[in-house]
Amino acid sequence: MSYQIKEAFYTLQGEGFHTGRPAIFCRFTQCNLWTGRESDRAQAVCQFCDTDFIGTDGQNGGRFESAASLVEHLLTLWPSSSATDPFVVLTGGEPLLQVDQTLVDAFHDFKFEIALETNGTKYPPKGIDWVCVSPKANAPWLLTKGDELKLVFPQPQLMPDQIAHMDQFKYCYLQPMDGENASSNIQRAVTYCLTHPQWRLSLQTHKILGID
Ligand SMILES: C[S@@+](CC[C@H](N)C(=O)[O-])C[C@H]1O[C@@H](n2cnc3c(N)ncnc32)[C@H](O)[C@@H]1O
Ligand SMILES: Nc1nc2[nH]cc(C(=O)O)c2c(=O)[nH]1
Ligand code: SF4
Ligand SMILES: [Mg+2]
Repeated sequence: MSYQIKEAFYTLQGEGFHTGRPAIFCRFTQCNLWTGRESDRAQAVCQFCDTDFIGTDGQNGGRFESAASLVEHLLTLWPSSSATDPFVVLTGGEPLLQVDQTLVDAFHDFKFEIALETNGTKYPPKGIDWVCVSPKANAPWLLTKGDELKLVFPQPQLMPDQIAHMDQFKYCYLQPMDGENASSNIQRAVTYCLTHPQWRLSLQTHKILGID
């Protein structure tokens, strides 16, 4: 199995439970809910995506012929002086189109702690250390348990009061949808969390900071 990576970079996790934690981001190409082409956005199942995941041409991107070669490549992005084991966030695109058991095991062989960002339409291999599910309206939601539920808000066809599986996650976040109504979406999310305290606010802090 080879792996196609759009880009990889070392930054702070900007969202959700691990906000502020240094991490290597590994962005896989391709998604099952959008082609990634702007001309297809209006027809996509997921229409609000903020990410370019086409091709392997981004920083530290490429095609890796083995799990070990990808893991060794990512390890070069972790500070060599670090006393802590490396932390990687697998994202995309939809990482579960490519992440397999061989890759998870290779990360663990190199002492990585693995976090996953997924749309919840596919089941992950065993052993991922932190699973964040961000379900999408009109897409089949199969992965209904995990460490973190991160609902982009508002999605009129998938509002927080319609979510049935909240008790299967350790933490539940509302993440305001970025785009043309970003500031009103933030205000609405704040109000929703204050009136429904089982939900917490996740801001995309890397955008505020102007970092990757
Ligand atoms: C680009 S996605 C990649 C991982 C996976 N495909 C997913 O959707 O969870 C990473 C995270 O960004 C969120 N996201 C994408 N577009 C967004 C937007 N316009 N505003 C807020 N969050 C967004 C997704 O819901 C997901 O939590
Ligand atoms: N800093 C930073 N944090 C993130 N958390 C989730 C991201 C993603 O695109 O999956 C992301 C990202 O692209 N950058
Ligand atoms: S599922 Fe994730 S990667 Fe795919 S289009 Fe939606 S936000 Fe983007
Ligand atoms: Mg992002």
